[in-house]
Amino acid sequence: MTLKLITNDLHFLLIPFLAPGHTIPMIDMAKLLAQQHVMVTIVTTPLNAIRYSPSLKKTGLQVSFLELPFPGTEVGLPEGCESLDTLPSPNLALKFGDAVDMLQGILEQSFDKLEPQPSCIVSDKYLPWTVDIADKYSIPRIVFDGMSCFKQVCAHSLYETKVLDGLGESETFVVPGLPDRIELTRAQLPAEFDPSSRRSSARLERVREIDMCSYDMVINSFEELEQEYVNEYKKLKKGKVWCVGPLSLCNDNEKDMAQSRKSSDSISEKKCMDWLDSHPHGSVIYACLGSVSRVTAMQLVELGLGLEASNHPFIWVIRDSDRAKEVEEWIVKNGFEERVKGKGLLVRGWVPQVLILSHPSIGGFLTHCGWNSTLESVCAGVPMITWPQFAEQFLNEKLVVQVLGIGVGVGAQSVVHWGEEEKFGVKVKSEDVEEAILKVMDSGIEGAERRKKAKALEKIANRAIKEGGSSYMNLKLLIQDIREHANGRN
Ligand SMILES: O=c1ccn([C@@H]2O[C@H](COP(=O)(O)OP(=O)(O)O[C@H]3O[C@H](CO)[C@@H](O)[C@H](O)[C@H]3O)[C@@H](O)[C@H]2O)c(=O)[nH]1
Repeated sequence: MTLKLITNDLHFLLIPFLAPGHTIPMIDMAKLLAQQHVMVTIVTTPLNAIRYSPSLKKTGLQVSFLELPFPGTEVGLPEGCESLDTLPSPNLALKFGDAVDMLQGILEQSFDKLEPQPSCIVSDKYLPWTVDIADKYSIPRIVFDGMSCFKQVCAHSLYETKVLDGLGESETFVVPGLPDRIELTRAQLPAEFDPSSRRSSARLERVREIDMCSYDMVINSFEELEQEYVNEYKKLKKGKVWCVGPLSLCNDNEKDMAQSRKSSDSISEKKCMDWLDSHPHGSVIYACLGSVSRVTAMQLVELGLGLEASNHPFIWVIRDSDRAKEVEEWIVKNGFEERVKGKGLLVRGWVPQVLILSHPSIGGFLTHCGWNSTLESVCAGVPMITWPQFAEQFLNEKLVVQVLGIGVGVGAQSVVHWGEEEKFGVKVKSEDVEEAILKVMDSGIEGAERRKKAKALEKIANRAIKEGGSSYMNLKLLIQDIREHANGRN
């Protein structure tokens, strides 16, 4: 079959930010678009193409990578750092951002060679320079925002009402104009949500301005999860908001689930699965704080001790970072791994998270509330123990614990800022972790109610992405919209 026949000449150029939490959902979106007979090219770098290509290889879908050389060493990054999670230190994040911005010129040089010319760009919102490319080629730029509509509406309110002006760091305030009473402190919000913050940068300002006037907005969420916030956000954006998630559900068999999140340092799936098979249904806590950890070694120790004290079996994923060495020393010195043998499985590196969450032995997910992890837990019907760290994660915690009623917080109080983590010391104690786990795993009425809600949402999420579901229809409408645009009808 020729490309022309199967694609009707629609060609989507997807440009993810170079971090797993941003690239993984875009790869999943590429698969869904290709299933709708759209040709898709994903712009990335050579090492990222190697990392994510196993997830696409066996699908037989029309998705390819446009590999751009990454100018990391030109800005002083070590060789081989092409993804945010591979930086040896978070202090290199700004340099990493500079290198990512330099991709603009490199992409412009390759753009004319793309065949057929892209019908639109789907760009991660943290790549504001893709606007210039879209303008140059007169094609729509769709923003891919990997976060929820709840977050969008909260952020809009914080900006428009200026409620944070003059507030102290730990003073509690209510986010104005929301359907729910959401209480936060300024300390729980990163600069992105705080227009009067000293940390707010010109770059973030530009991202925000561009978002509000972008052509369309694609959201990795489903309408039924946060209907009131979806409606509100559509009003703010004048209707061009497409909830097409949960994108992770495009991987509908075990192999796909594992492949879609594979990395070169993946530990054996079999090891995790065998271990889970040996535990009763709903008994295990899975603890993983995302792909770009900023947790201090001291806090990781409290996490480990809390897991142990809960007396529930657990899988604890320890990310490879500059903290990992200190944590390893503590583990060895205290004989922790030996002590929890049989009860706790410690894994270093990258695990097949979606596959683990879908295992029936998992009873709770201790998460940092990254939006992908949050949605993946919803899709698996697993209640959460929430320990937000940075970005919009405190907002996600509010949605999970308060609005959806499917989680219990460990009581984290403030955002951890890049490069300042060590100042904070221990804020969440092992007793806090233990208490939250016990509440989630509780066999009483409250625990049962949380589990029931989580299971109900799992069903709705799975329906949304299937043929005829809300997200399935939204993806079709988005494609239709771009088709009409390409035909000069809007
Ligand atoms: O061992 C691991 C660790 C992570 N993952 C996957 O990696 C992704 C992690 O994404 P997320 O949970 O969103 O966390 P972050 O990587 O921290 O995500 C960043 O990007 C998200 C989307 O914009 C934001 O919601 C977060 O706040 C921000 O930190 C998920 O798909 C996980 O399944 C694995 O498969 N194996």
